[in-house]
Amino acid sequence: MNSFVSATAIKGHAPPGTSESDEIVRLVDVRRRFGTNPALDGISLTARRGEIVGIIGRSGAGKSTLIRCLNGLERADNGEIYIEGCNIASLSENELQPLRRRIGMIFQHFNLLSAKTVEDNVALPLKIAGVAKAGRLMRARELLELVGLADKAKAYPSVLSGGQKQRVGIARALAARPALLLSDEATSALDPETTRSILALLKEINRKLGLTILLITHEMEVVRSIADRVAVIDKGRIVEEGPVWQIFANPQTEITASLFSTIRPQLPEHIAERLSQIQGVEAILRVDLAGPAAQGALFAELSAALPHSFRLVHGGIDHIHNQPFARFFIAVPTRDATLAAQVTDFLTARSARVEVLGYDN
Ligand SMILES: Nc1ncnc2c1ncn2[C@@H]1O[C@H](COP(=O)(O)OP(=O)(O)OP(=O)(O)O)[C@@H](O)[C@H]1O
Repeated sequence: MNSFVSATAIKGHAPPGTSESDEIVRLVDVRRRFGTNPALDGISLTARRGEIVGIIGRSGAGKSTLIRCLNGLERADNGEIYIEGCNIASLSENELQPLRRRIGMIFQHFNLLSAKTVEDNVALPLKIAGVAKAGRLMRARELLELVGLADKAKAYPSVLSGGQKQRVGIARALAARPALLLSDEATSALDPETTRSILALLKEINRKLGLTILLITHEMEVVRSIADRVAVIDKGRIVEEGPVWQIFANPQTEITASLFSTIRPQLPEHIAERLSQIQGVEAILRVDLAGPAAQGALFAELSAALPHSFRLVHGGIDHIHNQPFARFFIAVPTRDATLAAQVTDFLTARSARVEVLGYDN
């Protein structure tokens, strides 16, 4: 029995009706106020074993406050925070210490100790936990192998690239075999290619170790690449939550649609600038499709049903969790006043979402 489970047994705080083995994180109505500002305004959320959950929101939405409440650095004013079935909100600072080892953290700026070698950085959580030197160095080597940095064990952080530093950060976060990995904007300081390699590593670790990961980010690309589920946070509340592809296919709030817009094709600027709301030669339509319709022969069928009714302007097909999504911009001639309505009817009857953005001359 590890120290965390024994603390759970002492406290007996497992929430009713939940399976400790399955639910790694459970937040119930978590609130935190700074003066009159409700930074967290009733957050309820769960993450199951082996899940990657993205928590996304704009600056000031409450993400950092949530992370600090999760790792016990900040006290919630109200609510329950269960980690592996134990309500950490009710624990004293002393009781929290062993539980913090159940949570590994990675940070935007890596937070490595520059005076220590890579292997000593990785082994540090084990040193703090009182693990003997031989054991902690063996574990550090094992983890450096896992993150692809076995040859850098004796190097100092200053000679590493940003991506390599984050790999060391990941190895260190895993040292004490946590049940949960909290990623706080871990790729925000990295270039796109390095970001992809770090996300791939997190996914690999998630698969290999069955590790639960909470990804706090303002970047939709991060959520899109590796999260199973996403919770969109705004003004301290979760405004939408569900499987990433479902939220992507049908965003219910303006904030979600706006966050997702960063990973969807947009009308090229030089065309967008020309658009007018006054009738022109062509109407420009945005067509969104999800699921099988996104891969079907929709435009071929449209062409057959209504010849010369449109031309493709921009767009493409993308996939999230094997679910196809398509967004196209099409231009429909306005010489026949009813054509745009016919094209719209044809597409909406086949589950597309269509919006007339304006007119182009
Ligand atoms: N220690 C504090 N004292 C007073 N107000 C705070 C404190 N920490 C956070 N806040 C406020 O709480 C709200 C949520 O802040 P938080 O840092 O959690 O947001 P965030 O989503 O992490 O933003 P960012 O992405 O910019 O880091 C903001 O209005 C912020 O000003």
